[in-house]
Amino acid sequence: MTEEKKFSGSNRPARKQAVPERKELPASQRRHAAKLTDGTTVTPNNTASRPSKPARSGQQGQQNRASNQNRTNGTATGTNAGGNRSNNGGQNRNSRPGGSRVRAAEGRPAMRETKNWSTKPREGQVDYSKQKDNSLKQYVSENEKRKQAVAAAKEPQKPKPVAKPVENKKTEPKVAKPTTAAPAAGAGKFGGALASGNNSARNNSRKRNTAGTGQQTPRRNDKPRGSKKSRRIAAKRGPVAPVTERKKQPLPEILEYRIGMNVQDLSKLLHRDTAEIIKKLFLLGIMTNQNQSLDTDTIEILAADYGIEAQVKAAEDVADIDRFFDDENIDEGQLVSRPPVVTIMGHVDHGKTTLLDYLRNSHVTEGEAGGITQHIGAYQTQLNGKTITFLDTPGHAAFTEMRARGANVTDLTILVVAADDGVMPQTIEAINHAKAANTPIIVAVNKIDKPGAKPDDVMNQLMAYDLVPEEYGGDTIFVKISAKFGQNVDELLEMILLQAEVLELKANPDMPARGSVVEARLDRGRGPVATVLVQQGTMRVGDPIVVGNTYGRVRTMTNERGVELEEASPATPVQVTGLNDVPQAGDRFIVMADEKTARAAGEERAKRAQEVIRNSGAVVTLDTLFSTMSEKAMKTVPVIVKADVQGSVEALSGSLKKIEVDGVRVDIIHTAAGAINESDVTLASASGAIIIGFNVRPTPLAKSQADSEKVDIRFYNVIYNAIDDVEAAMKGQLEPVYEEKVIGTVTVKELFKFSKVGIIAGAMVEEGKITKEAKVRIIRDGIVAFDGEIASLQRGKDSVNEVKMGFEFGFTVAKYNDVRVGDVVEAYVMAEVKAK
Ligand SMILES: Nc1nc2c(ncn2[C@@H]2O[C@H](COP(=O)(O)OP(=O)(O)OP(=O)(O)O)[C@@H](O)[C@H]2O)c(=O)[nH]1
Repeated sequence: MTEEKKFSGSNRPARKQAVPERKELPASQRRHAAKLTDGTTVTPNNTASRPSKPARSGQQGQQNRASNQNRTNGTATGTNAGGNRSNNGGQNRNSRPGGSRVRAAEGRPAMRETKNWSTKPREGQVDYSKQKDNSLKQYVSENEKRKQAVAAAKEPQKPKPVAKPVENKKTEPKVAKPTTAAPAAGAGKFGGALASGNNSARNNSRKRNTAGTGQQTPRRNDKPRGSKKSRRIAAKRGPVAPVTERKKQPLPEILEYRIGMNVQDLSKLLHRDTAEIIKKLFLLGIMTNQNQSLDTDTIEILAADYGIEAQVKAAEDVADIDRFFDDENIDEGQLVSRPPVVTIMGHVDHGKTTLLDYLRNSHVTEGEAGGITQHIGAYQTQLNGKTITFLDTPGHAAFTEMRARGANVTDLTILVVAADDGVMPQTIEAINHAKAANTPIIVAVNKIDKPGAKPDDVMNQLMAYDLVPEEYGGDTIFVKISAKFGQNVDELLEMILLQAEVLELKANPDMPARGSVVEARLDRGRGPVATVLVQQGTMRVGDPIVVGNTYGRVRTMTNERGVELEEASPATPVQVTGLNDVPQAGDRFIVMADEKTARAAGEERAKRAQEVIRNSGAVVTLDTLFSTMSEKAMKTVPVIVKADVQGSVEALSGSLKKIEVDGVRVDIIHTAAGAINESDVTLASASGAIIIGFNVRPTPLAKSQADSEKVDIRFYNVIYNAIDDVEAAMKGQLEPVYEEKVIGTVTVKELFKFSKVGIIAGAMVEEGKITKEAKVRIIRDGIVAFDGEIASLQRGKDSVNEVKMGFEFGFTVAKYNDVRVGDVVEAYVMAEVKAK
């Protein structure tokens, strides 16, 4: 009877099964061999490498059968020699009196006999019980061969063929199989780690006995180190390349650093290892790591130690694109003449659109005459080979709106006045807007073809507004035209070109383009579309640009006739696509070196624009007039006067003009009788003016515009009160009131507990700054958890008065000990403002 037993854990009989390698036969086999020499015949048909049931001779079978019968009969046969398969010298280990035998008789399976495996021949072993008496000799030689086979199998490159055992032919493949006889190092669940020498004896024996031979492979001390796998990898890798020594570069003459740099940053500037710098600082008594921001003193001490000079490098504000518009950025040697940019303004129905249409359709660029004109907000006309750029945004409101955003793109203003209607309120507004923008005016007296036209009256009226015709001794150009019929329009264009020559309009086409947005919209198919006017440089398709608070890459450029352009030179208006968002009219644009910088600048500008909206209040008001005057060194205070009647307008304007405080005077930029309208608010917003309304109120639209643009409108019904307030504001004598001003935002990163001082919050200034005098509002999950004062502010161990953006610091809050990690702390001060 055979039974397969499953073993696990401690009952695994692996060690018992493994027959240790010996120089001589085990005692039992020696005894068995001795017995065989006494004449026991062995049937040489031991065919299976590990027979499930060894074949027995007839005598043995009989003996076993007799033995079994004895057991079932419950007879204890103490001397049952030969009845036992093991033939262990006549002694039956299982033949104990009573006990097990009795239980077997009661129906329990006779396991003990078949479980007598300890001396059963194993797979690959020779069953000596079936061999002749020369088996001992054979055993020894066979064992020798087996060893050789195992040794040969261990040779990884060339497994040598193993000599076959003399008799046991069917056992030889198992013995000689290199894969089973010698398990490859590195194989198995633990990647060969168990065979590395640190594992237990049990694991070793199991590892080395997987061929089922019952024979352990010999331990060899000359075995190569490491697993087979690791040796193979090492062999593949080849010799390790020698480490190239770092070239030692000379120190810079001047260390140009930025505040807040760390050791790593400095190591790049100094061409020295971070370890060297850290060590140097350590020897100077400054403990730091490579990522810690260093203060100015530390950097300067370090530079001095290296024997070089240290200079703070001004941080470049990538978002500040306005600086590129400064004249100093333009190379004067590269300047060439450029076309003038003209805006047409005037009173309603005086003929602005008619003039623009006439110009657009009559004086177009050669070769484009057949094209379909599109409204893109600007276009160019030609006269005698010279180009004039017209901004197709009639109306002073649009003009001033652009100016309010910083785009002073207009070189010349054409003031259209209908000869049959004369000077009207919006004519005056237009004059004031043009004057505020400091652009020269050419007057086009229109509709001279009309029967009731009185162009000379118009000239006389305009003299009251400082527009004196040349024939009257002034310097203002007047052209009498008929826009409807094109009469004298060429003369008007000639005058424009003449005036442009006087103005010496020049630009550098050999630089990255910059300019302003004329108009912009969102097109369903093409995304954001903007008409931009190139003011300097040349813009090309593919250029990365920052436009207002957005950015992008110029995908296409078209002119007003839909012609695709590859490049646009100064004073050329083009419609561009490829922006990420819709900019606003008047926004400035600039071509950047790469898209990454453009993106960074655009995103930063958008962020700042949000902040400006949040903290808006930068517009001049009577409250902030005094501080604005001192900040900006203002020489004039711009004011717009609106009153119920013209007499009040003049009385109030006259009185305000007389106020003078420390060399600063009131500048009345616009006056009119009537309600305060949107145009007034737009002009005030663009010019930073205050509107004074005497017995008037704003229109609802003007009021909401004033609210959104934070334009200060003051209402009076007593002239003297208005004069007193303006004077007091200019002197800074308005009663002070206090308003909260957020100066910085901080995030709590860590808490440090100290027995003496309690909890110190470790934090980082995310925006602005925090000062010791500031008040703090602790915001947790959007809710104000505490509002109080700073008790201590420190950087490292030093107490400080102020910590700026990007720096870490510690702080405690007076009368509050529950600051938590993740809390947002708003630092604010109560700033003084003047009373209204
Ligand atoms: N007879 C004559 N009529 C003209 C002339 N110019 C314009 N008009 C007419 O005046 C009217 C108003 O002209 P627009 O060009 O619309 O005037 P506008 O200044 O653009 O008016 P708004 O867009 O409302 O501000 C139209 O009917 C024109 O045909 C001209 O030179 N002669």
